[in-house]
Amino acid sequence: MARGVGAEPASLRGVFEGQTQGMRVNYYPPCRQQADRVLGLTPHTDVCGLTPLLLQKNLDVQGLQVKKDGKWFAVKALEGAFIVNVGDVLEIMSNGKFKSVEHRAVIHPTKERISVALFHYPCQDTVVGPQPEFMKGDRVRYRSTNYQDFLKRYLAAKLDGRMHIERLKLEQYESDRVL
Ligand SMILES: O=C(O)CCC(=O)C(=O)O
Ligand SMILES: [Fe+2]
Repeated sequence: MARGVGAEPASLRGVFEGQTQGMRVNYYPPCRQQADRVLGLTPHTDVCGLTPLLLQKNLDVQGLQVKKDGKWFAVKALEGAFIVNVGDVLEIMSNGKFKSVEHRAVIHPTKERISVALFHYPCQDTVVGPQPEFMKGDRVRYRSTNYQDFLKRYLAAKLDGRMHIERLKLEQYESDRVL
């Protein structure tokens, strides 16, 4: 991924190689009466670097949705394939070259669904901030925080779309985007 945007892969390897991985198994029971009025998982971004998502069984049950240009899109799970989400840490480290995707899960009226998410976390004492390798002439677009504080803040806030990462953007970036 680093190479794809003209950065040295070692810049990411140094932060993620051999580090903690977390696994979450999500079980979404069917909701027979009001499936279209409830969510399985509130809109959020993942705090980590990358999240491969493995949808174990019942591939036919659609659940994951991602937000793009203000609209929700269903993600079709393919047999034998992972869905890979970029998380907040990677968005910040890449100075916004990769985007942490806002996603949610919806519920099926008659079928259950199980998903398995594997989170790749950075080194515990890392400083979460734009890496020089990804900037090269670009301005700094995010504030830097130490990972422990970054994590504490994420866990203390309720899941709220891209709110966590938007708060770390520097004003300059906001005005750029308006222009
Ligand atoms: O069930 C899904 O497809 C999404 C799971 C997810 O976003 C998560 O566990 O963070
Ligand atoms: Fe997630």
